[in-house]
Amino acid sequence: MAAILEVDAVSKHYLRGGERIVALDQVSFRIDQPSVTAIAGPSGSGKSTLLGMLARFDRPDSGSISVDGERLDLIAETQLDQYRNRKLGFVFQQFNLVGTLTAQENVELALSPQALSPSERSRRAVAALEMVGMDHRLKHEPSELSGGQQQRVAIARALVNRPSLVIADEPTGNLDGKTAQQLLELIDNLNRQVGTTFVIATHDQRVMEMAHGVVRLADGRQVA
Ligand SMILES: Nc1ncnc2c1ncn2[C@@H]1O[C@H](COP(=O)(O)OP(=O)(O)OP(=O)(O)O)[C@@H](O)[C@H]1O
Repeated sequence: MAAILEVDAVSKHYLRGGERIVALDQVSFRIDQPSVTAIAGPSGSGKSTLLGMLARFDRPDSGSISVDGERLDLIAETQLDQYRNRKLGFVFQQFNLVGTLTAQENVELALSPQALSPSERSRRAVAALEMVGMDHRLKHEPSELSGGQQQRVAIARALVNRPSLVIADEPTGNLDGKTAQQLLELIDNLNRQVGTTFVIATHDQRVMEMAHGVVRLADGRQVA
């Protein structure tokens, strides 16, 4: 089976005030589709650096990353928005919804690069919100939703373009234990039923337990 994500000997360092910080050191792994993979490790271990590279917000110093067989370093700057829109969905710890838009409008925003009729746009957004059990709150703004509900809307937004890969950075970080558990059940269902592949950076033991694979980092290095 072809890997949806291949990370091969990726290294990255930062320079800060003359100090050389190794954020990632020869990290390699591959992920098949559909699966859930946790990127685990203490604060500062390199998780966000790795996710940033998957989104091509940043580039490795050495090594390579391929998504769906496509080498990220070979994607032209002018094609990056298209790459992110076509291949990736993003879920953040802080939800990152637009406060002045309704749940449905937030999801529709992710469809805006595509030339769709307003009715098709609406149909797809409502279908994505249905998948996460939020179709009863279409017209609510984020401030009118609970944290768990906001994260569900964020997941609908990440899924609406049917991406190859959903990248989540501490998605349970702002949720209480019970709500976090419900969110993980949702991720598990979406993985099984829709076939979505998730890569989740996390400190949360429950995420590591439900994941099919765990990539553990410490000081930028992979640990067993
Ligand atoms: N832009 C930057 N400039 C300099 N150093 C950086 C930069 N970004 C990250 N670092 C350093 O690289 C290392 C890895 O950071 P990273 O944010 O990837 O860790 P993390 O595992 O995501 O941490 P957390 O769980 O706290 O989010 C840390 O030592 C951090 O201080």
